[in-house]
Amino acid sequence: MTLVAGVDSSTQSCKVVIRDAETGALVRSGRAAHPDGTEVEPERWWEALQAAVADAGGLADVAALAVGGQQHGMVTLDPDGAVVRPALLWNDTRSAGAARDLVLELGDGDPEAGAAAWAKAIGSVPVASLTVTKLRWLRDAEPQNAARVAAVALPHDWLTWRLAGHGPGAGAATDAAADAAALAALTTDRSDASGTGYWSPITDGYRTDLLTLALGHDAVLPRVIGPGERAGTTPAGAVLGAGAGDNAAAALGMGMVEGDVAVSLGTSGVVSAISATSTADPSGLVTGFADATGAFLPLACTLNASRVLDAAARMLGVDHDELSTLALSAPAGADGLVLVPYLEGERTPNRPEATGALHGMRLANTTPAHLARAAVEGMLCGLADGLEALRAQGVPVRRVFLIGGGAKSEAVRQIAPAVLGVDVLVPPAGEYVADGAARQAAWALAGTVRPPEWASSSDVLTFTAQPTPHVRDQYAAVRELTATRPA
Ligand SMILES: Nc1ncnc2c1ncn2[C@@H]1O[C@H](COP(=O)(O)OP(=O)(O)O)[C@@H](O)[C@H]1O
Ligand SMILES: O=C(CO)[C@@H](O)[C@H](O)COP(=O)(O)O
Repeated sequence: MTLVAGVDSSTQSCKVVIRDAETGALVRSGRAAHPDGTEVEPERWWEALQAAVADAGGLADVAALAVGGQQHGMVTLDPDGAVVRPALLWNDTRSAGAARDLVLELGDGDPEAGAAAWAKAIGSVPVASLTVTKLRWLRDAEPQNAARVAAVALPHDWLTWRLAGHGPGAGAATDAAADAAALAALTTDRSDASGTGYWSPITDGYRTDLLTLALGHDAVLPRVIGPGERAGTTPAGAVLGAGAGDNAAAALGMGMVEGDVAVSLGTSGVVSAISATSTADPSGLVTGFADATGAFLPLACTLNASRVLDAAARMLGVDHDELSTLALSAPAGADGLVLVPYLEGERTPNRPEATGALHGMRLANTTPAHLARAAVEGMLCGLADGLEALRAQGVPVRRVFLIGGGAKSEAVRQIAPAVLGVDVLVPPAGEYVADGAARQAAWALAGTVRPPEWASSSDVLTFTAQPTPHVRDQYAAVRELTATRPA
């Protein structure tokens, strides 16, 4: 049996699956935690990857692997290939002002013209999550660090490069030419490149002018390779697949086709869909990313998903199962109690400086059950807005899948179809991002035009409910009413 491995280096943890290259059958798996925080030393990801691989029984018998990863994280490398400063993650909002500046600059001072120009240039309007804004923040806040930046990579690019034997401890780079060759070996793929803000899925090319606009100077960018191409090999000789952004990898792992929509409840809440055509939404609600097969992955992403449930459980002093039972014991709409879930600020809608809020409190609805219900509904309302924004871009919505850590909650499963207004399909709990990366590794190994066909589970549960538009209406009435984060 030929084995392949897939890695999901996500916000909260690193997960590894090892599968049969031919059938896709799961052979073994492992995981390790990432540190908390929105600024992380990339070396911690590398350590977690080693630990997760060890937990999965090692890679000695694995013929190929690929890495799926959290998108947008800014990994800056100096001319020697050393990390310049800790990476800023997708959910770090300190670059919100930089995002506003970049939009204004492309619009000659007019925010609407700027948003339209960015959407036309790269398919997305920059918000604090996109790498390009983090580079502008670096230029303004840490000019000495910005000046040292010789290359910019994303988490999955950097891990793939490390797996190929580059970076600290590689030992080979003894002169400037060798260092330059090492940086030139960086690779990425369309899906992750499309989240940088300086690569266009519409023209399939880098916009180095936008990189320079943000950072103040040019830098080496990872070579964008095709989804089934090889990025290289590990020192042990295993083939490295291109890797992908986590949402594109999940789509590949689930075998999504046009008309399929994934609602992912990880740290981020993501509504994403496979599309044959690129999108360019000047409102910024939908980012026009690429997928991991050569098509497109329009996506709406919130900063607040499963951790809203974590926070509600913590406030109530219960575990996730009890939170779910409580939520299901309260009526739809929680008798008017509305939780606006902007605990980390928000990205969609673009409210980086907002905080969360509880509205409509009355004696009758201030019970643990009502609070639990309001938390689940508030989180889902943000995603329902995302689904609507996707539809407004002409993206077909035929089947909606619910995945990610938060999808394990029975309350979420039952309430999602009511709030989203569509039936929701829940595939078996699994690591779909890592699965997609594993399928990509098998693809690179096979060298075929299309990825290998792996059987998908028939064990998919369907959740149906009467739509509850009043829940979204009461949410829409108050979602702007939030306090600003303390500076
Ligand atoms: N039964 C459950 N109900 C609700 N949330 C859960 C449950 N199990 C795990 N989670 C949450 O899922 C999240 C992790 O999901 P995951 O998709 O791995 O996130 P990420 O990809 O962002 O690291 C955590 O916040 C965790 O608390
Ligand atoms: O920023 C995005 C998508 O644009 C996020 O989806 C990140 O890619 C992080 O994913 P999780 O760790 O929450 O799964």
